[in-house]
Amino acid sequence: MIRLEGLTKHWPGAAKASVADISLEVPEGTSCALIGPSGCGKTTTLRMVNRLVEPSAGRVWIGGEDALRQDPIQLRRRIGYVIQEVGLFPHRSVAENVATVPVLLGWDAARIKARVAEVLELVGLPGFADRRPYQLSGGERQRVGVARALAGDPPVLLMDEPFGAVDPLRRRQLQDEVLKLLRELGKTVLVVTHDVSEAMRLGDAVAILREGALLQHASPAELLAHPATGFVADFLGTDRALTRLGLFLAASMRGEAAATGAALPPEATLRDALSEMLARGTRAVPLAEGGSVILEAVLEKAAT
Ligand SMILES: Nc1ncnc2c1ncn2[C@@H]1O[C@H](COP(=O)(O)OP(=O)(O)OP(=O)(O)O)[C@@H](O)[C@H]1O
Repeated sequence: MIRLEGLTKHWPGAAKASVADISLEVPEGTSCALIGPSGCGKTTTLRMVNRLVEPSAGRVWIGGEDALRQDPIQLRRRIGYVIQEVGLFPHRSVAENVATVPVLLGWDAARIKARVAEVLELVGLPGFADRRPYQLSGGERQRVGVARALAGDPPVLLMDEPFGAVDPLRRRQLQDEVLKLLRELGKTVLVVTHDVSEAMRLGDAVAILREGALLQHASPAELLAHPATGFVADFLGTDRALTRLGLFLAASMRGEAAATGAALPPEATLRDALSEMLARGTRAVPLAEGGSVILEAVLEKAAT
């Protein structure tokens, strides 16, 4: 669990606070995405959680402990941190990079070796231990960043634009894989992104910031259906109804109407179903596991 209470950062000399009185809770084993326009205070908020930035006021609780009363170095060893540029040590192997926190925690060599192999396997990079960062693609580097953050088995992960450097084609797959992994491991995650659809995919809850203030904190479906202010509605985009359809599996509206053509895969969303109907010029598409989805069902879900 991560809880922020009245968290505030007023940089010296600045006319106003960059983060102003933010309170929110990320329950154990869930994720929250922070979004908002450039400069609204997302990264500053995130970095106050692991105390790379010292708050001017307010409290941070991690699993019931007051983070501001702990030694910052010790604190950071128990919080995984993934950033866009990854920040891998260029002269060290993948294994040495991943082992950073376990080494700091004083684990013995055999335990470190086993743990490195385990987390590289988890992120889909078995056999990469001896490579150097320059021998990896952007997506692979990002996976190593996630492996490194997970190596010490921290209960909490902070991620700042974790997929920013990955090309759009590979991005969704990587998001889905990492999210699935973090859910399975029961991690509590606070993730910063400026991409609305990424926030909706990664966050069990989404918090929208503007000029340091928290405007709305709600589930993706609630936020897209009921934006609290005109600013939030604009920020989410005029296609927010479409974005919202992307949150529901096509199979959730399964019916028995006749439909022909290629079947949608099990992971297809209602947005994908609508897209296929438009592309095929049909009012129904078949589902891989039987049955079909019709246009009326998609519209019905959009109206809820
Ligand atoms: N070290 C610093 N010293 C002074 N001001 C800072 C410092 N770091 C950030 N700021 C200011 O705090 C405000 C919030 O910055 P922050 O990086 O948290 O925004 P952000 O929402 O993450 O932006 P972006 O999406 O562009 O990364 C900005 O006005 C920024 O100029």
